[in-house]
Amino acid sequence: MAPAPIIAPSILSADFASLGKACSDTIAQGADWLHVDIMDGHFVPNLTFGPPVVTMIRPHVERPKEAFGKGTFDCHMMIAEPKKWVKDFQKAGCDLYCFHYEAAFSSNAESPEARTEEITNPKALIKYIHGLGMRAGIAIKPGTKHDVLYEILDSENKDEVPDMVLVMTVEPGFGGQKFMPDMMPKVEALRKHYPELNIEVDGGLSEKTIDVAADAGANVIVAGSAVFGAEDPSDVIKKLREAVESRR
Ligand SMILES: O=C(CO)[C@@H](O)[C@H](O)COP(=O)(O)O
Repeated sequence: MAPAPIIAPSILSADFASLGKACSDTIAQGADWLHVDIMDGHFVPNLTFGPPVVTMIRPHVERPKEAFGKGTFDCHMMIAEPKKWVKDFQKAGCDLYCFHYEAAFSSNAESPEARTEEITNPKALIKYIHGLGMRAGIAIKPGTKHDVLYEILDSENKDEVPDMVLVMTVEPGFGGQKFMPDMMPKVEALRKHYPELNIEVDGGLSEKTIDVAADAGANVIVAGSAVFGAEDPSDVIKKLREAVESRR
């Protein structure tokens, strides 16, 4: 059986002037996780926030009682140096550190930590994240093929295997963009190979696009503007969940 639906509103579309309350309200409205968009102005052409803000919002949402449980902070690291920030986000209250495949190789600027830990590729980074007690996710941009992930997902060392794959359904950087249905073959192929894998989709998800994503096999649904812009966010969250549940 495919994994359970997980609805993760993207706080990029929340009211930043009262972010803590927006986070707790969304969880009370039925969200499972919060999708926390971290952007550095380099990997993507936009800036959001860093560990201090995550530290400030963490007390507004109870920590999950089990892995992937309600209240998980799913930090989507749209940053050029993901290995540099793992410890800071762990201290700030991140539960799931999801970095981009495209940013995880040693050609990126090195941090002193990366040199000592020899974090020069995605598998080493996953192992490092797991070693700090977090779950690890790996994201791919629309231009990256899904099959680059097979070698990582098939690793014999369980410490090097990601707990989630994120297939971007827009170019990362901004909320409110149009869903890219041509990303669905990636989701279908991953679901076929890995029936139990958490597969997240992010960008342009709403009541209008969820059926296509759920049919393809996505179970972790990020939705920003569709949830935070809704008159009744709990109804949207419910409908997104039902769409995924009905395909299990
Ligand atoms: O990572 C990103 C954008 O880069 C997303 O998480 C968006 O914030 C999703 O917003 P909507 O497309 O659902 O409005």
